[in-house]
Amino acid sequence: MKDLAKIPATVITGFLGAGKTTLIRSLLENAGGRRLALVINEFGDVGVDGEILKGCGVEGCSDDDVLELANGCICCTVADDFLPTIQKLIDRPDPPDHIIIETSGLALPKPLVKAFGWPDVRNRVTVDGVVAVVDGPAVEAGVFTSSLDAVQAQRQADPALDHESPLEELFEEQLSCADLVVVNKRDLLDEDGYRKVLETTHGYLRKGVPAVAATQGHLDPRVLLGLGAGAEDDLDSRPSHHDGDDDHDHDDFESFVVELGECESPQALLDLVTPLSARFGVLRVKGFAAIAGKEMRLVVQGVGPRFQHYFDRDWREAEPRTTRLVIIGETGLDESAIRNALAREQAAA
Ligand SMILES: Nc1nc2c(ncn2[C@@H]2O[C@H](COP(=O)(O)OP(=O)(O)OP(=O)(O)O)[C@@H](O)[C@H]2O)c(=O)[nH]1
Repeated sequence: MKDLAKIPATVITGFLGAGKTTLIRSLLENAGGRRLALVINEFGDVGVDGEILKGCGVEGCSDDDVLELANGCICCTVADDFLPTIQKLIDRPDPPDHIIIETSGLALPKPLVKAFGWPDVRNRVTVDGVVAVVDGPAVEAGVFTSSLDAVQAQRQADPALDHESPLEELFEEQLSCADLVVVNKRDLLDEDGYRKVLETTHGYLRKGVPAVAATQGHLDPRVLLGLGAGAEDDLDSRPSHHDGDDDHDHDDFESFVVELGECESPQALLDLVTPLSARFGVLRVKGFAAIAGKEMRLVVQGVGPRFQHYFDRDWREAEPRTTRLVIIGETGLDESAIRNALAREQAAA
């Protein structure tokens, strides 16, 4: 039951690059006067998501309403970072109407939901819902599941079987905690692909959890907010492979930052970074680039082999005009080979 005395909080989960920040941005644009506070946590040392949301320019959303939690996974720093941040928000003289929490793509949502049961917070905030954003084309391509059919069969046979990959485990953790699933990037799926994604996704959901499709995370806020789940009181129905562990780590993934100085053109930069997923298994690339002769900063976003870029704002005086990209992949990513390849090819261009 929804408790009207408490501030609702929505946890947005979903794997790296699924479209969480994009969805939140769309939500801000359609907030309809609701005062939203955002708590953002991302993996990797370049704070891209917070910058994008701070620069949203949406009326009623000031930079003070966007709180970034330092690098480190939100689900592992609950007591040190997350709870004090929530506490500060609710102690404000003008507390927000709704708190939106974007977890890093590698975070487990359940420990976070559990944190809302802590004494100082539980009387004042409730988890209105856990929204899992799914990268439709990545699911269709089998990124999280070795074979869609095989996984269904395997899960029916024994749901407790170990996962074939850390990606699948995260996918399962995030979906099985969800109150709503958003199958994002619908524009990149045909009917058949969308149906496949729904089938795969449903295999991981709790009973009755709905899935909706979105492009650029665009949904009516009434679909996303006001779910009234009270998830902190309903933990038992949300299975996790880490139930019982107080500790879990992110040894399965790693990230590093590359600096490339100024690049000749957006295309020259894309030529450098687009092959990284096929050559080195890079999962996610994001950051800001300086382009020769351009006053504006280029935002660069890569999910697997798919890249997008746009100029967002002028470089500020104090900012070094340089290109800084965070590179994320599974553990074992060959950092020095990637650095060498980038340096060699940039020099040759
Ligand atoms: N074609 C297409 N691209 C999308 C859509 N939604 C998001 N993207 C793109 O996907 C990339 C990743 O989007 P983000 O919103 O940054 O994803 P995220 O889940 O916040 O990423 P992390 O914080 O790194 O986990 C960006 O280049 C987006 O522009 C969509 O519906 N369709």
